Amino acid sequence: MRRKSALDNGIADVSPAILHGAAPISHAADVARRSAVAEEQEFLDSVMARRDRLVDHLQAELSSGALEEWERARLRLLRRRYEELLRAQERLVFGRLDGLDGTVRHVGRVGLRTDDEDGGPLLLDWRAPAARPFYTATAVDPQGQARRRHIHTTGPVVDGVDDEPLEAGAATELVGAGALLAALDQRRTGRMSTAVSTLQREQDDVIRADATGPLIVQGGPGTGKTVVALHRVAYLLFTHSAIADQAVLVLGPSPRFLRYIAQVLPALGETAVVSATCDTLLPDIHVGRGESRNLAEIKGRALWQAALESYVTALLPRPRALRLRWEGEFHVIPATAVAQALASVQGRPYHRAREAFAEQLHHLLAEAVVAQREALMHEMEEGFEDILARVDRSVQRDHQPGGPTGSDIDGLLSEEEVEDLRRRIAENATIARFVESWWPTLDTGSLLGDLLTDRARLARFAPQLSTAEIAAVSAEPAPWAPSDIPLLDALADLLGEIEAPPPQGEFVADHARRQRGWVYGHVVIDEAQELSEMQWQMVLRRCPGRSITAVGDIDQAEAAHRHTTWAQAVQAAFGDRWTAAELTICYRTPREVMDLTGPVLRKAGSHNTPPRAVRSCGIAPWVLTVAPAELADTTARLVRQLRQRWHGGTVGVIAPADRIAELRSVLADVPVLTATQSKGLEWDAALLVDPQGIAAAPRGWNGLYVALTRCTQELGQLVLG
Ligand SMILES: Nc1ncnc2c1ncn2[C@@H]1O[C@H](COP(=O)(O)OP(=O)(O)OP(=O)(O)O)[C@@H](O)[C@H]1O
Repeated sequence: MRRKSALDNGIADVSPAILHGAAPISHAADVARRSAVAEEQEFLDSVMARRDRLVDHLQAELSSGALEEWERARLRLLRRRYEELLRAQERLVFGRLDGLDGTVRHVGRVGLRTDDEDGGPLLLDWRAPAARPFYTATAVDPQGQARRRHIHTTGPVVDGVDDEPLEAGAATELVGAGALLAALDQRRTGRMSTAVSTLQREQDDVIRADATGPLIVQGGPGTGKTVVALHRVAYLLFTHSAIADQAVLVLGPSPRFLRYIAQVLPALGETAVVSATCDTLLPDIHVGRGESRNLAEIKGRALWQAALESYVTALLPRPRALRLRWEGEFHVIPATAVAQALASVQGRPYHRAREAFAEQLHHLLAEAVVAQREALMHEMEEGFEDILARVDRSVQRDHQPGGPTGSDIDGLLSEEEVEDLRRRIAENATIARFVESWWPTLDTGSLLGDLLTDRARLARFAPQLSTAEIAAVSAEPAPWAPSDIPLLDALADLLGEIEAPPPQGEFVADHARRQRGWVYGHVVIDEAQELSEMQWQMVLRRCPGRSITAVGDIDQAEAAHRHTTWAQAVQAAFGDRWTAAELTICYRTPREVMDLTGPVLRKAGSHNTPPRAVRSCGIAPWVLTVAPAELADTTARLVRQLRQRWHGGTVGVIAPADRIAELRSVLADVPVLTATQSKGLEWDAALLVDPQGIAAAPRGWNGLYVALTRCTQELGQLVLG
C-alpha cells in the first residue's frame, strides 16, 4: 500500500472552520499556519507510510498457517495489532507536544516506531504515560512542555492546526479549547464518536485512575461520562495486560445505548471487550416481560442475597447413616462419617459440594467394602488356620515338625486393588443414582420459580418482606422479568453450575461472553445510578477483585430503587470501600438549555448543582402550548421543521410513556422515546412533548432533567394548554 501525499496533490490548505475566532488573520500568522500545516502533512505522510508497511508485513505473517500452540498465540497477538492498525485510519495523528528542551513528540491513536535500525519512537500512543501532558499540561503546570498542538485531519489530509502555548499566560479551564469547541459544534450522526484528541483534564484523571478498587464517577448530563468510561476501557487494556487477558465487561442501560457506543470501542482499538445490559448478562436467559416499579423495587433489594443463601443451605442433605449396596452386599456408612464429610465440603456452592461429597462417599464405601472383605478374610483365615492347625497336628503326628501354615495369608488388598475398587464405585451407575436421590442436582430456573411462587417459603427465607410484598411477588406470572435476572444469577452462583468448557474462539471476549461465571479483569458500568442492589451484586460476582469503574449521575436515577446518593446505592456491595470522582463540565448541552435545569433538579429533591456548560449555541429554548387534540399533528409539524433546520444532523422526541404509541404512529423516521429510553443519547435538536406529563411519572423530575439535557443545539417544548 502506498499513499500519495495530500501535499503532492496540492490540496493541503488551512480549513477556515479550524481557524477558530481568528479574524482577521495577519499575513504573517497565515504564512505561519500554512507552514505548520505543511510540516504536519509531511509528518502524517511518513506515519501513514510506516503504518501501511506494517499492515502489509502483518498481513503476510498472518497468512501463514500455524500448528503449534505457541505459534497460534503469537498469531493472535499479531492479529490484534493488525486490526488495531487497520482501524487507525481517522485521526491516526492528532496531537503534538513541543518540550521546553526542544523535543517534539507526536501523539496518535496507536504507537509506532520508525523502521530504521534503532526503531526509535515515531508516534506516541495516546494511552502511553509520555502522552499524558497532552491532556493535562497547563500554563500553570506545563509539565516540561512549551506548546500543545491539536492537528486536524480528514483521512490522509491535514486540515489545520490549533496551537496552545503553555509557557506563560492565563490558565484556562479547557485543554485545546479551539479543537474542543469545534468538535462539540459538529452535527450529531446518531453514533458516538471518539473524543480521544480533545479529552479534558478532569476526564483524563478518571481515565488513568488506579484500577485496584471500585471507582464511582459522578457527573451531570453531558459531562462526558460515557466518553470517559470507554476511553478508560481502552486505557486499561493497553496498560494492564492482566486486565486484557481476562477481558473487560461494559454494562450499559439498554441495547439502543450499546448500539450507540458500539462504534467507539473498536475505533479505540479494543477487541477484549464484552458489552451487555444487566438483562442480557446471562447466556441463554431472556427477559420475557416487563414488571411494575413496585415489584422491581422489592426484588432489587439486597435482602435477596441472604434469602437465596439460606434457601440453598436448607436444600443441603442432613447427616444420617447411609446404607449402600455394592456387589450384592449392604454397607453402612455411619452418620458420624457422613457428618464429617458434609462438614468438610461446607461453604462450597451446592453442586461443587455435592461433587466433593460424592468423592468422599466413594472413598468411605471403598473403605467399608475393604473392611468387610478383610473381616471376611480374617474369619476365613481363622477358620482356615483352624483346619490347618488340625491338619498340622495330624501331619506332625505322622511326620516331623515345622512346614508352612495359613498365617502367611494376610487377607489385605493391595493399594492398586483398593484404587481400582474406588474407581469402579465412582463409575457405578447405581451408586450415582443413590447420590442423586439423596443430594439431587438442581435447576436454577425451577428452583427460583419454586421460591417465588410459594408464600410460605418466601416468608421463611425472606422474613424482611411484608405480607403484602410476599403476596405481590408470589402473584407474578412465569416468564422472567428484569428483576429476576440478578436473582437467577445469584442462585446459579450459589448452586455452582457445572459449566461447559469454554468454546474455541479467537479472542478472550468470545469465551467470556458465553460463560456466566467468567471473571473479568475489569467492569465498566455506564448509567450506574440505575442499578439495583441485586444488580450491583451481579457486577461484583463478575469481578470479585473489585476492579470496577462506575459512571453515572445520581440525579438522573429513574429506576425503581429508592437511593438518592451514591453512598446508599453502593453500600450493600462495597460498604464504604470505594473511591469517588467527579466530572463538572457539561460538553453537550448549551448554556441556554442548562440554565433551565437548576429548578428541575430542586424539584427532583437534589441538592447538587447542574454541571457548567462549556458552550453557548445562541438559540433560545422555546415553548409552544397546544390543545390535547392537536398534540400529535403539531408534533409532526414541529419535527418536520426541526429536521429541515438540522439537515444532516439528528432530531429526537421525548414524551411520557402513555403518549409514545400515538406519537410513533405519526413520526415514522425519528426516535420517539420516554425519558428513560433517551438516557445516554443525544441529538442536535430535541422536542419534549408534554413535559408536565414526563414530570408526573414516578421519579418524573429526574426524568425531565434527563429529557431537557439531550440536545446539543436546540430545545423545544410542547406543553398542553
Ligand atoms: N473531551 C471531549 N471532547 C469532545 N467531545 C466530548 C468530550 N467530552 C464529551 N464530549 C461530547 O459531549 C457529549 C456528551 O458526552 P457523554 O455522552 O459522554 O456525556 P454523559 O456524561 O455520558 O451524558 P449523560 O449523562 O447525559 O448521558 C458527547 O457528544 C461527547 O462526544
